[in-house]
Amino acid sequence: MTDYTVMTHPLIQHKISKLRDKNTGTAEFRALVEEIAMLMGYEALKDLPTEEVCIETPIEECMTPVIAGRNLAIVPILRAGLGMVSGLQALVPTAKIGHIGLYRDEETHEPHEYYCKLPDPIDERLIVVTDPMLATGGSAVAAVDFIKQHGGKNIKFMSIIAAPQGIERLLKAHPDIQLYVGHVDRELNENAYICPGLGDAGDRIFGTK
Ligand SMILES: O=P(O)(O)OC[C@H]1O[C@H](OP(=O)(O)OP(=O)(O)O)[C@H](O)[C@@H]1O
Ligand SMILES: O=c1cc[nH]c(=O)[nH]1
Ligand SMILES: [Mg+2]
Repeated sequence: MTDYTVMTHPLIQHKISKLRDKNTGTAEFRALVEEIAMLMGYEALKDLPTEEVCIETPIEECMTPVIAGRNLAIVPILRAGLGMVSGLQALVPTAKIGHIGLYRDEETHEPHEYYCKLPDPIDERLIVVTDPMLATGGSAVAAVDFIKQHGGKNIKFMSIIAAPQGIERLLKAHPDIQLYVGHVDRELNENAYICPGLGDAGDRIFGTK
């Protein structure tokens, strides 16, 4: 399997443990997802391109690096991936945001697309796809397929909890992407939910169950 990065930082692991707790309510859950996305983003964006600009300090002029934020596209997989956007936007406020709407069929567990809008042009941008859960990997593969069909090339995928099957399926289909996960869990159950996981991320972020 191609390489991927597990975020072992204790701050991230601590927040993931709180996410798992079934007694964590919607407001806290949403705040934790945002904070984890920001912490993961700090690491995942460490190779963001910079450009030198001239700034006048109170002392003198100097050339100094700034991020070309408009070259970054954050692309959440709806719904749950939306919860990670604000954390990344706090890091790079000028990033463009795309959306890919997918839901998993409850019986087949296969993804169904219902919405897609990517920032144009997509081919020159660094693209960070967000989805807190990487389970069978079907949704992640479909999202990256779609982005590539539209010309996206430089793609990172950020997921808070991943199952081994999902990682394998995604990296087999798209060995060229960079994958960042907060934790690799044990397995999927018969309903393709991650164990121990955190339940349905979308429902917990938006309070729909
Ligand atoms: O790896 P997979 O097996 O494809 O499963 C992961 C997908 O399932 C969840 O979305 P869901 O279908 O529940 O939609 P939602 O975000 O609207 O709740 C999750 O947010 C991922 O997108
Ligand atoms: O465990 C899982 C699997 C897919 N989607 C979720 O929200 N949770
Ligand atoms: Mg869901």
